[in-house]
Amino acid sequence: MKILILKDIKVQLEKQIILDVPEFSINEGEILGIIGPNGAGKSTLLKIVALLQAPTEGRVYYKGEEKHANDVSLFIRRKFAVALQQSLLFDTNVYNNVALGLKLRKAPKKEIHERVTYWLTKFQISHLAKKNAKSLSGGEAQRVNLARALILEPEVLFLDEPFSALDFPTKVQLLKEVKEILNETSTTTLFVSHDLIEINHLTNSLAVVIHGRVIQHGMTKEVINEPNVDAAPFLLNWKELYTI
Ligand SMILES: Nc1ncnc2c1ncn2[C@@H]1O[C@H](COP(=O)(O)OP(=O)(O)OP(=O)(O)O)[C@@H](O)[C@H]1O
Repeated sequence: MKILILKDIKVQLEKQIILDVPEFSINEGEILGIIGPNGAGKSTLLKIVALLQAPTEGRVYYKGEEKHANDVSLFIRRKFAVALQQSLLFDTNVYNNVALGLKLRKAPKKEIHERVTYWLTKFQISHLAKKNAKSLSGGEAQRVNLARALILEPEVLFLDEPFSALDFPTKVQLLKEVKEILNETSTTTLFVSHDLIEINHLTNSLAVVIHGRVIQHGMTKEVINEPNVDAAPFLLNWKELYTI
């Protein structure tokens, strides 16, 4: 089943069309990657699908019903979780940052404690529980950011370059763990990255965005191995590096 559908989306900023997507969808349980060069429109596409930004034109459907970013019920908001590259962690300790979403949902204290403990352990940040989130390294902050999103057990998870500040061994380990978690929980995921290694590891399907358009969308392996003429220059550059 298609959980999210975009129709005739256009995003215009100061007379420039930065996103032009006639048709786009995500299936339930799918882990969909979005790749493309800087400024291509990847984050904008994520924000439109996550109902965080209203398009200039077009419609977004969640489970068959049209939804508007400016008027989304708390019920729907709570089905989504977002982890962005520059995580806006709150000026309190790591434990409270991870617990916040559950507190807002008025979960029982005992449950909050159990779940926070579980996710801090999962992301190997238990030792940072009492540390102020503002004093974390980039990699530590990204772990907190991911824990904070996953603890909500969202129906749809939106990730915008959440691994970018991690050193390579940490990235590989975290990618493996996140993949395992997403597969275990069958969480529908939209994952923006310009790193083909991350995309190849985590996703089942892949959309290539260049100049605000989705120029190829298919199974990840197929898109990587058989890029169309528009996607090829971008993907082949990557593959060249890959094989060094
Ligand atoms: N608030 C804004 N004001 C002006 N221009 C914007 C704004 N947000 C995005 N843009 C422009 O829209 C285009 C798409 O931006 P977007 O952040 O979606 O690209 P991206 O593919 O995610 O880029 P990156 O890989 O660099 O993060 C860019 O040209 C960007 O400069």
